[in-house]
Amino acid sequence: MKVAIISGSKSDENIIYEAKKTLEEFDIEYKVYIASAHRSPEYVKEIVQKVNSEFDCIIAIAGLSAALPGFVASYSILPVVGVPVDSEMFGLDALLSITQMPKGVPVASMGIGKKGAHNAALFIARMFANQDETLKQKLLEYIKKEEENIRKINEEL
Ligand SMILES: Nc1c(C(=O)O)ncn1[C@@H]1O[C@H](COP(=O)(O)O)[C@@H](O)[C@H]1O
Repeated sequence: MKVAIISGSKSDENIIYEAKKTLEEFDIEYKVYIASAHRSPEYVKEIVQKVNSEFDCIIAIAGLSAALPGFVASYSILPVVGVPVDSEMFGLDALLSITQMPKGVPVASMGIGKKGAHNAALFIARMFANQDETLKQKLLEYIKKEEENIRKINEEL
């Protein structure tokens, strides 16, 4: 299973890093592309057309007026998971741009920033876990560890 990460700018790099790091934790293959629906629409189209035949899903990261995830979804039938980048508007601008897609062009919208990027990778792991036993075991292990951490906190109180 392969994930394409497409981000609106190199300045989103700390959010891109979080998605990459989590995908790596789950041994999920990925490739990163930087391209903007606003600034380089033709280039985004070229990238998505290539991605469509080589990847299984897309993480689209964008801040401000985040057209990119929706624009990517309009050229693809792969599942697109959008991650809003935080801004002077706390990322609400991007969150609403990504969430409020018109009917017929779905984009799964995660929360804002690094946590959203982490969850985007986890969401993809969940989507494909039933088709990949190794991935499924890693996911179950991750969930078990989360619970163990919470129990440990209480034991130490
Ligand atoms: N939202 C978009 C799009 C797009 O949607 O096409 N292109 C760039 N951006 C976002 O603009 C912010 C500032 O970008 P710059 O730092 O390059 O000015 C970034 O968060 C990027 O994702």
